[in-house]
Amino acid sequence: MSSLRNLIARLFQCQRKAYTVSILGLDYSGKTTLLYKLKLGEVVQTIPSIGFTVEEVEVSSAAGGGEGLRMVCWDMGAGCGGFTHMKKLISMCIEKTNAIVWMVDSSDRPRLKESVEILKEILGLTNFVNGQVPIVVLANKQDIAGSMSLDEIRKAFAPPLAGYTFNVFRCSCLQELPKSGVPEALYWLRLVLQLSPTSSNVAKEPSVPTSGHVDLQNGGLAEKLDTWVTRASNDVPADEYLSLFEAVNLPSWDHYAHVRIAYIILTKFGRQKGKDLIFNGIERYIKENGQAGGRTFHLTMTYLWIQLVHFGIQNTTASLPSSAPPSDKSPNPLPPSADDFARFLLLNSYVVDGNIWSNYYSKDVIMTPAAKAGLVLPDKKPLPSILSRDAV
Ligand SMILES: Nc1nc2c(ncn2[C@@H]2O[C@H](COP(=O)(O)OP(=O)(O)OP(=O)(O)O)[C@@H](O)[C@H]2O)c(=O)[nH]1
Ligand SMILES: [Mg+2]
Repeated sequence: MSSLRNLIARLFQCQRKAYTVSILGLDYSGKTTLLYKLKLGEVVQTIPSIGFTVEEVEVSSAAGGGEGLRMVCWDMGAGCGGFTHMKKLISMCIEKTNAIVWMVDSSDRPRLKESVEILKEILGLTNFVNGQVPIVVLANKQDIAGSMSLDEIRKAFAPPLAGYTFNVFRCSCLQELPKSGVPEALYWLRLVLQLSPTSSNVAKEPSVPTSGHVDLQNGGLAEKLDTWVTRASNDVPADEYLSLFEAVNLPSWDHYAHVRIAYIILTKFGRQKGKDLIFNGIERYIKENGQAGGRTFHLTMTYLWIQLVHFGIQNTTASLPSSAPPSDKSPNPLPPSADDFARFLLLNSYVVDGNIWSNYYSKDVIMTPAAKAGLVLPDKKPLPSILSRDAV
């Protein structure tokens, strides 16, 4: 096995300077389709892969002069024998990877548990220190009716990925690349890789668009996330921000401020006490502050954001079920601190979307005096929650 390990190390060393991204997942989840979508920009007819396919892909940022992402992608198929014989080999191959893309067939609910288990086992066989390797879970085949929601997939993966920087993205490899969800996922990955301590190992050469070119800036949310992460990294510390909020004196009163305040209060005081502090604090802020620009307090909207931010915090800290024996590889991580806001954003990038309420409520329900004055339940779908861990 050691000569194989050397061979793998040599192969990785021989690659041009680039991030190495391993595309993994159960058979039929769409790994090879993704790889060739990135490489050629089109859907290719695939057959079940046996062994590995390696392709170099350029993902560049067209707008805003941002830096691109050059990736050497390893598509690792488990072949006809399934993962039983491949797990050890795959875990060795990914020892030097910079990131993992884990493909999930969102239309295959019966195999979700298997997908979670296999990822957990593969990670357990690696030497990764928790959090060292970012993981993108691509909820693929979202075009198929009745596919699992992102919330369902996020909940399933949160426990085994506790301590890892991971995020779940919607994806449909059959769509045109800009609409496939892949650019948003890779945009997030690029941000995380650039922030990670290992990123200095990768030479940053100017990217050259190729046939596999992807516009990372596609979709305003990716740009927004970039702006928010930069703002959060340069912002005043949590305690100072909270004092400014209490003094009704924040530099600006916008969606970012609402989310950051909710995050700071929920991480500092927990949900039970925190939700009252947020309700009362925001209501007072709006009454006393000129920046509110005629806006009035909206109870249902505030509740929705408390729920979404709390869900994000829970996902970030999700630990092993109490029945599971503690493992050296996945020690229960500490909950995020009030000052971990930039990391929280990277893990829960959906919070930058100020219109996310429309996934849960129709306009006719949320834009009513009743929803403003009191709590009205969503009419489209329930709000996400990790019930077993919810305090309320
Ligand atoms: N509807 C739908 N089908 C998809 C999507 N992505 C891939 N497929 C189809 O799913 C099937 C399996 O895709 P592959 O890319 O071969 O899957 P794989 O993960 O490489 O499978 P193995 O090589 O067996 O491990 C193919 O028929 C693809 O066309 C998608 O987003 N939507
Ligand atoms: Mg394949």
